[in-house]
Amino acid sequence: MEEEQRSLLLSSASQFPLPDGFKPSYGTAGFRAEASVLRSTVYRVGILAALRALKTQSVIGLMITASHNQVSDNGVKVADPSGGMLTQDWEPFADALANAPTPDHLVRLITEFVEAEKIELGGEKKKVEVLVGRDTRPSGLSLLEAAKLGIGSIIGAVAIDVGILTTPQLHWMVRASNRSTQASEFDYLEQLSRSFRCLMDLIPGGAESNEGDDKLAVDGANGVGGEKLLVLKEMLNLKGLEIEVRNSGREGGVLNEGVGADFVQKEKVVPSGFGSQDVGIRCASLDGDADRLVYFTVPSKNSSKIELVDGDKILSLFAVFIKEQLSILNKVADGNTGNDYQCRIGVVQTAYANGASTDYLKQLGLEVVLTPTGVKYLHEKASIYDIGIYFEANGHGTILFSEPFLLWLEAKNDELSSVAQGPEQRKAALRLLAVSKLINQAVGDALSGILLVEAILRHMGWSIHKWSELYHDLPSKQLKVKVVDRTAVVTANAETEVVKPPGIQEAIKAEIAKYSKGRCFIRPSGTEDVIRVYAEASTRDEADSLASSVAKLVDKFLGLGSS
Ligand SMILES: CC(=O)N[C@H]1[C@@H](OP(=O)(O)O)O[C@H](CO)[C@@H](O)[C@@H]1O
Ligand SMILES: [Mg+2]
Repeated sequence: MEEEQRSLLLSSASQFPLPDGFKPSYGTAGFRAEASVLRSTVYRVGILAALRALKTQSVIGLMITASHNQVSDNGVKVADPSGGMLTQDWEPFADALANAPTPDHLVRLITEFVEAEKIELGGEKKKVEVLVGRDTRPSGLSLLEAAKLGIGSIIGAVAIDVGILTTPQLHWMVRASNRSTQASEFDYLEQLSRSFRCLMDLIPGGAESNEGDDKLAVDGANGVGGEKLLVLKEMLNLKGLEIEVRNSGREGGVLNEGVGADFVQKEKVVPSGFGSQDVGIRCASLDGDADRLVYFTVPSKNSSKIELVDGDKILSLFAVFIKEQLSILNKVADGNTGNDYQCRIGVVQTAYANGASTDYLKQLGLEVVLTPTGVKYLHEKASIYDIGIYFEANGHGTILFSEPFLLWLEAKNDELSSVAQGPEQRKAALRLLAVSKLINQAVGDALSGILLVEAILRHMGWSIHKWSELYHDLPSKQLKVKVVDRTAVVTANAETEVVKPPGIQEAIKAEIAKYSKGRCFIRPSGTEDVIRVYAEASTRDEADSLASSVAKLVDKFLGLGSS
């Protein structure tokens, strides 16, 4: 390493000492912790992002957010050139950097890594860029400065502050930048509104809604998503769809406190700002950085309970629509060649997917695979298909289209435009092309998700109730247990079984056997210091009781009392 580079790193690193006793780890979705201890981590992730940009000679993203966590937390994650999550190969380096005890250690680590990865430092090449985005957390500004210093301490890299954005907007911008397409926030909003309008224009019989079904009330979690949705709504300027944004953060509510997709999905009660006035209305909830989306309805004036329409159901709605379009496209009409591309569709879920959804998707004839929790795993799996649809039950997901399939679809669309016989097929091709532009193929995105759900419901002529009736969720329950060391739990088979500590899996199995349709698993959270317990059974009481007996087992084997 050149002396100039070395001294730049040493002097900037000395401003960001690692707090005593803090052991950051790049978990399910980057580093997360109480914001006050994160400056050194964010500075070091800045360095990592700059090295990644140099290595790939591409634009990289750095997002400062703690998503659905409380407002006093914050976090940081990196978007790779494709717009997806940081390659998993680099996660151990991220951990090592974040935990380096002194500036000297840090510089030594960087020197070794740069050599091993053959990264050219300080070359004469064009400068590489790291786009830095942040959510609305007050701590974001000071962490932004730390990120900029980290990026700026690698010669040849520059930080571009892209301001307050949703996480998916930043990922989208990184992806677009590297594909040399228009990549500003305005371009993102334009692309979403254009492709949404295109889908609405292709609705058989027009985009008329059922009487009284044109209103959607959205809970913005008092975060960045509500504000952006308000902008998007202005651009859409649609008749027949009235989007009302609540908890946009303008009303003074606290981020993620009693609001947001995580709260709604886990607690299954109305978020604040919603209640008896919403009976019968279609409602949706975003999380704090707007990469998750769930829908819900308020069934009764007298209770705060909601009817949840979760990520599994959003996935099912998307799958039904896409299947329908593909089958229209595959119909061989007189005068044209019919299908000449075997499109492989795959559906990707995690163990948290409701068992009823998995059964439903399989009944549709779809290939369903499970991966461990975390978008990085689902996304990777979905990308092997021509159309890969993935969702976590909590509402994070998207649809990926392969390049060869999109090229075929474009060609098919051109071919069909020149023959008189294929108007329905052409419309199906146009719809699929519009979906591929509306949906954020970099990462799950609540804003584009809302628009796609709304367009499909309108296309099908379905109310939210009709959609919700696709299948009935099995009652489920999630609990968290604090333990001495969550890393003591090691799982296998997409987290459905525990292999360590010994004995606990057998004990869990014995509990499951006591319930009809019982299913239960535990795993260490990658974002919180807890073990999560998930249980499913044929009645609510049974699901609750299975979850609580397994939580007791966790406590017995690993809990604070067992140390
Ligand atoms: C059960 C659950 O909802 N887990 C969430 C949560 O991860 P954990 O590793 O379970 O803490 O946060 C992740 C990031 O947002 C999300 O991908 C994941 O689905
Ligand atoms: Mg999120």
